Amino acid sequence: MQELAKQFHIACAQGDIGRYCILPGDPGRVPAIAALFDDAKQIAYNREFNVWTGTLLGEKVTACSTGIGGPSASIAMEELHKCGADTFIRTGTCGGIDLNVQSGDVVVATGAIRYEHTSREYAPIEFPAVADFQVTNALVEATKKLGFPLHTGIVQCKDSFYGQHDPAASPVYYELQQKWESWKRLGVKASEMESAALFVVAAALGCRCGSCFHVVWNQEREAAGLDQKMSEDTSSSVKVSVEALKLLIEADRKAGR
Ligand SMILES: O=P(O)(O)O[C@H]1O[C@H](CO)[C@@H](O)[C@H]1O
Ligand SMILES: O=c1cc[nH]c(=O)[nH]1
Repeated sequence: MQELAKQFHIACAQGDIGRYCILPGDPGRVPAIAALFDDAKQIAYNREFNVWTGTLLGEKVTACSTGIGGPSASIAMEELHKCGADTFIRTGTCGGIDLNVQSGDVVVATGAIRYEHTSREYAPIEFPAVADFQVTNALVEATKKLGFPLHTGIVQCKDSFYGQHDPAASPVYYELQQKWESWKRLGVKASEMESAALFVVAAALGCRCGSCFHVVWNQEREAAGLDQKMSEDTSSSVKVSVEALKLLIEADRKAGR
Protein backbone atom coordinates (compact mmCIF):
# COMPACT_ATOMS: atom_id res chain seq x y z
CA MET A 1 0.00 0.00 0.00
CA GLN A 2 1.36 3.44 -0.92
CA GLU A 3 2.60 5.74 1.87
CA LEU A 4 -0.13 8.30 2.73
CA ALA A 5 0.31 11.69 4.44
CA LYS A 6 -2.48 10.69 6.84
CA GLN A 7 -3.60 7.22 7.91
CA PHE A 8 -6.39 5.96 5.64
CA HIS A 9 -9.08 5.46 8.32
CA ILE A 10 -8.22 7.55 11.37
CA ALA A 11 -7.07 10.51 9.20
CA CYS A 12 -4.12 11.29 11.50
CA ALA A 13 -0.37 11.59 10.96
CA GLN A 14 2.82 11.27 13.05
CA GLY A 15 2.81 14.13 15.55
CA ASP A 16 -0.99 14.06 15.98
CA ILE A 17 -0.95 11.08 18.33
CA GLY A 18 0.53 10.43 21.77
CA ARG A 19 2.48 7.35 22.76
CA TYR A 20 -0.36 6.56 25.21
CA CYS A 21 -3.89 5.98 23.85
CA ILE A 22 -7.30 5.34 25.36
CA LEU A 23 -9.66 3.37 23.12
CA PRO A 24 -13.42 3.49 23.80
CA GLY A 25 -15.75 1.79 21.33
CA ASP A 26 -18.28 4.61 21.25
CA PRO A 27 -17.19 7.83 19.44
CA GLY A 28 -19.53 9.72 21.77
CA ARG A 29 -17.41 8.72 24.77
CA VAL A 30 -14.25 10.38 23.42
CA PRO A 31 -15.05 13.99 24.50
CA ALA A 32 -15.73 12.75 28.06
CA ILE A 33 -12.26 11.17 28.11
CA ALA A 34 -10.62 14.21 26.51
CA ALA A 35 -12.26 16.43 29.15
CA LEU A 36 -9.95 14.75 31.69
CA PHE A 37 -6.86 15.58 29.58
CA ASP A 38 -5.08 18.96 29.66
CA ASP A 39 -5.21 21.10 26.48
CA ALA A 40 -7.29 18.55 24.58
CA LYS A 41 -8.34 19.20 20.99
CA GLN A 42 -10.04 17.18 18.30
CA ILE A 43 -7.60 15.99 15.63
CA ALA A 44 -9.96 14.14 13.27
CA TYR A 45 -13.32 12.41 13.06
CA ASN A 46 -13.55 9.97 10.16
CA ARG A 47 -15.96 7.00 10.04
CA GLU A 48 -16.17 5.60 13.63
CA PHE A 49 -12.80 7.05 14.61
CA ASN A 50 -13.15 10.19 16.75
CA VAL A 51 -9.62 11.29 17.72
CA TRP A 52 -8.68 13.83 20.41
CA THR A 53 -5.17 14.54 21.69
CA GLY A 54 -4.09 16.37 24.83
CA THR A 55 -1.61 15.87 27.65
CA LEU A 56 -1.45 14.13 31.04
CA LEU A 57 1.46 14.97 33.38
CA GLY A 58 2.96 16.84 30.40
CA GLU A 59 2.92 13.71 28.19
CA LYS A 60 1.03 13.66 24.89
CA VAL A 61 -1.99 11.31 25.13
CA THR A 62 -4.76 10.42 22.68
CA ALA A 63 -8.33 9.13 22.88
CA CYS A 64 -9.59 7.37 19.74
CA SER A 65 -12.87 5.48 19.37
CA THR A 66 -12.70 2.08 17.70
CA GLY A 67 -16.34 1.45 16.75
CA ILE A 68 -17.88 -1.93 17.48
CA GLY A 69 -15.98 -5.18 16.99
CA GLY A 70 -12.51 -6.48 16.19
CA PRO A 71 -12.12 -5.33 12.56
CA SER A 72 -12.40 -1.60 13.24
CA ALA A 73 -10.58 -1.91 16.61
CA SER A 74 -7.61 -3.56 14.89
CA ILE A 75 -7.54 -0.83 12.23
CA ALA A 76 -7.51 1.86 14.93
CA MET A 77 -4.65 0.18 16.81
CA GLU A 78 -2.55 -0.44 13.68
CA GLU A 79 -2.94 3.13 12.40
CA LEU A 80 -2.36 4.71 15.85
CA HIS A 81 0.79 2.58 16.14
CA LYS A 82 1.95 3.84 12.73
CA CYS A 83 1.54 7.35 14.16
CA GLY A 84 3.77 6.52 17.15
CA ALA A 85 1.50 4.96 19.82
CA ASP A 86 2.70 1.91 21.77
CA THR A 87 0.52 1.77 24.90
CA PHE A 88 -3.26 1.28 24.78
CA ILE A 89 -6.10 1.11 27.28
CA ARG A 90 -9.49 -0.02 26.02
CA THR A 91 -12.28 1.52 28.10
CA GLY A 92 -15.56 -0.11 27.22
CA THR A 93 -18.89 -1.45 28.38
CA CYS A 94 -19.59 -5.11 29.05
CA GLY A 95 -22.34 -7.44 30.19
CA GLY A 96 -21.65 -9.44 33.34
CA ILE A 97 -21.58 -13.26 33.19
CA ASP A 98 -20.28 -14.24 36.66
CA LEU A 99 -23.13 -13.77 39.15
CA ASN A 100 -20.96 -11.58 41.41
CA VAL A 101 -20.47 -9.01 38.63
CA GLN A 102 -23.17 -6.37 39.02
CA SER A 103 -24.26 -3.38 36.94
CA GLY A 104 -22.15 -0.33 37.73
CA ASP A 105 -19.09 -2.39 38.75
CA VAL A 106 -15.71 -2.18 36.99
CA VAL A 107 -14.14 -5.23 35.31
CA VAL A 108 -10.42 -5.29 34.44
CA ALA A 109 -9.57 -8.02 31.91
CA THR A 110 -6.59 -10.29 32.52
CA GLY A 111 -7.26 -12.07 29.22
CA ALA A 112 -9.92 -12.51 26.57
CA ILE A 113 -11.62 -15.48 24.90
CA ARG A 114 -11.02 -15.34 21.15
CA TYR A 115 -14.59 -16.16 20.08
CA GLU A 116 -14.27 -13.59 17.29
CA HIS A 117 -12.45 -13.76 13.98
CA THR A 118 -10.19 -10.69 13.71
CA SER A 119 -7.47 -12.06 15.99
CA ARG A 120 -7.19 -15.18 13.79
CA GLU A 121 -5.75 -13.01 11.05
CA TYR A 122 -2.92 -12.00 13.41
CA ALA A 123 -2.05 -15.18 15.36
CA PRO A 124 -2.85 -18.90 15.35
CA ILE A 125 -5.75 -19.78 17.68
CA GLU A 126 -3.34 -21.48 20.14
CA PHE A 127 -1.89 -18.03 20.98
CA PRO A 128 -3.65 -16.54 24.05
CA ALA A 129 -5.22 -13.07 24.09
CA VAL A 130 -3.56 -11.78 27.26
CA ALA A 131 -3.61 -8.25 28.66
CA ASP A 132 -0.29 -6.52 29.26
CA PHE A 133 0.84 -6.96 32.87
CA GLN A 134 1.96 -3.35 33.46
CA VAL A 135 -1.21 -1.88 31.95
CA THR A 136 -3.40 -4.33 33.91
CA ASN A 137 -1.63 -3.52 37.19
CA ALA A 138 -2.15 0.20 36.53
CA LEU A 139 -5.88 -0.40 35.84
CA VAL A 140 -6.29 -2.41 39.05
CA GLU A 141 -4.43 0.20 41.10
CA ALA A 142 -6.46 3.02 39.55
CA THR A 143 -9.80 1.28 40.22
CA LYS A 144 -8.84 0.66 43.86
CA LYS A 145 -7.59 4.24 44.29
CA LEU A 146 -10.89 5.60 42.93
CA GLY A 147 -12.89 3.20 45.13
CA PHE A 148 -14.99 1.47 42.46
CA PRO A 149 -16.14 -2.16 42.94
CA LEU A 150 -13.60 -4.23 40.97
CA HIS A 151 -13.54 -7.67 39.33
CA THR A 152 -10.48 -9.02 37.52
CA GLY A 153 -10.47 -12.02 35.20
CA ILE A 154 -11.21 -13.36 31.75
CA VAL A 155 -13.71 -11.65 29.45
CA GLN A 156 -15.41 -13.29 26.48
CA CYS A 157 -15.27 -11.60 23.06
CA LYS A 158 -17.58 -12.35 20.17
CA ASP A 159 -18.65 -10.80 16.88
CA SER A 160 -22.44 -11.04 17.37
CA PHE A 161 -23.97 -8.86 20.11
CA TYR A 162 -27.35 -10.57 19.58
CA GLY A 163 -25.71 -13.99 19.59
CA GLN A 164 -24.99 -13.15 23.24
CA HIS A 165 -28.41 -11.71 24.06
CA ASP A 166 -30.75 -13.81 21.90
CA PRO A 167 -28.86 -16.99 21.00
CA ALA A 168 -32.07 -19.01 20.54
CA ALA A 169 -32.90 -16.88 17.47
CA SER A 170 -29.67 -17.88 15.71
CA PRO A 171 -29.42 -20.81 13.25
CA VAL A 172 -26.30 -21.79 15.23
CA TYR A 173 -28.10 -21.55 18.62
CA TYR A 174 -26.65 -24.94 19.64
CA GLU A 175 -23.07 -23.67 19.44
CA LEU A 176 -23.78 -20.27 21.01
CA GLN A 177 -25.69 -21.79 23.94
CA GLN A 178 -23.22 -24.61 24.60
CA LYS A 179 -20.22 -22.31 24.52
CA TRP A 180 -21.98 -19.77 26.77
CA GLU A 181 -22.48 -22.59 29.30
CA SER A 182 -18.73 -23.28 29.09
CA TRP A 183 -17.86 -19.61 29.73
CA LYS A 184 -20.07 -19.69 32.84
CA ARG A 185 -18.51 -22.89 34.16
CA LEU A 186 -15.03 -21.46 33.53
CA GLY A 187 -15.75 -18.41 35.70
CA VAL A 188 -15.64 -15.85 32.88
CA LYS A 189 -16.45 -12.42 34.29
CA ALA A 190 -18.13 -10.62 31.41
CA SER A 191 -18.78 -10.38 27.68
CA GLU A 192 -17.68 -7.62 25.28
CA MET A 193 -16.35 -7.44 21.74
CA GLU A 194 -12.90 -5.88 21.15
CA SER A 195 -10.31 -6.94 23.75
CA ALA A 196 -9.34 -10.29 22.20
CA ALA A 197 -8.52 -8.62 18.90
CA LEU A 198 -6.74 -5.72 20.60
CA PHE A 199 -4.61 -7.96 22.87
CA VAL A 200 -3.51 -10.14 19.94
CA VAL A 201 -2.86 -7.21 17.58
CA ALA A 202 -0.86 -5.53 20.36
CA ALA A 203 1.23 -8.71 20.69
CA ALA A 204 1.77 -8.77 16.91
CA LEU A 205 2.91 -5.13 16.95
CA GLY A 206 5.01 -5.41 20.13
CA CYS A 207 2.74 -2.97 22.01
CA ARG A 208 1.08 -2.94 25.44
CA CYS A 209 -2.71 -3.15 25.83
CA GLY A 210 -5.11 -3.62 28.73
CA SER A 211 -8.88 -3.21 29.15
CA CYS A 212 -11.36 -1.96 31.72
CA PHE A 213 -15.15 -1.98 31.50
CA HIS A 214 -18.26 -0.51 32.96
CA VAL A 215 -20.81 -3.28 33.60
CA VAL A 216 -24.09 -2.31 31.92
CA TRP A 217 -26.11 -5.32 33.14
CA ASN A 218 -25.79 -9.02 33.92
CA GLN A 219 -28.13 -11.32 32.00
CA GLU A 220 -27.18 -14.27 34.23
CA ARG A 221 -28.25 -12.39 37.35
CA GLU A 222 -31.54 -11.61 35.62
CA ALA A 223 -31.99 -15.30 34.65
CA ALA A 224 -31.28 -16.30 38.26
CA GLY A 225 -33.88 -13.83 39.56
CA LEU A 226 -31.23 -11.76 41.36
CA ASP A 227 -31.21 -8.00 41.80
CA GLN A 228 -30.45 -6.49 38.36
CA LYS A 229 -30.88 -3.07 36.76
CA MET A 230 -29.31 -1.38 33.76
CA SER A 231 -26.44 1.08 34.38
CA GLU A 232 -25.51 3.41 31.51
CA ASP A 233 -23.17 5.95 33.11
CA THR A 234 -19.67 4.99 31.92
CA SER A 235 -17.83 7.67 33.90
CA SER A 236 -16.24 5.21 36.36
CA SER A 237 -14.39 3.20 33.68
CA VAL A 238 -13.46 6.43 31.88
CA LYS A 239 -11.92 7.82 35.10
CA VAL A 240 -10.16 4.50 35.73
CA SER A 241 -8.57 4.53 32.26
CA VAL A 242 -7.29 8.11 32.63
CA GLU A 243 -5.97 7.48 36.16
CA ALA A 244 -4.27 4.30 34.95
CA LEU A 245 -2.57 6.21 32.12
CA LYS A 246 -1.15 8.65 34.67
CA LEU A 247 0.18 5.74 36.75
CA LEU A 248 1.74 4.20 33.64
CA ILE A 249 3.37 7.47 32.59
CA GLU A 250 4.87 7.86 36.08
CA ALA A 251 6.03 4.21 36.19
CA ASP A 252 7.56 4.45 32.69
CA ARG A 253 9.43 7.64 33.65
CA LYS A 254 10.75 6.03 36.83
CA ALA A 255 11.86 2.91 34.93
CA GLY A 256 13.33 4.96 32.05
CA ARG A 257 11.01 3.20 29.58
O1 LIG B 1 -19.12 0.33 24.90
P1 LIG B 1 -18.13 -0.21 23.90
O2 LIG B 1 -16.73 0.27 24.16
O3 LIG B 1 -18.54 0.02 22.47
O4 LIG B 1 -18.08 -1.81 24.15
C1 LIG B 1 -19.17 -2.71 24.08
O5 LIG B 1 -20.38 -2.16 23.57
C2 LIG B 1 -20.59 -2.56 22.20
C3 LIG B 1 -21.86 -3.38 22.10
O6 LIG B 1 -22.96 -2.69 22.59
C4 LIG B 1 -19.36 -3.37 21.81
O7 LIG B 1 -18.42 -2.51 21.21
C5 LIG B 1 -18.89 -3.88 23.16
O8 LIG B 1 -17.57 -4.32 23.24
O1 LIG C 1 -23.97 -7.26 27.26
C1 LIG C 1 -23.13 -6.55 26.69
C2 LIG C 1 -22.91 -5.21 27.07
C3 LIG C 1 -21.95 -4.49 26.39
N1 LIG C 1 -21.27 -5.08 25.39
C4 LIG C 1 -21.47 -6.36 25.02
O2 LIG C 1 -20.85 -6.86 24.09
N2 LIG C 1 -22.41 -7.06 25.67
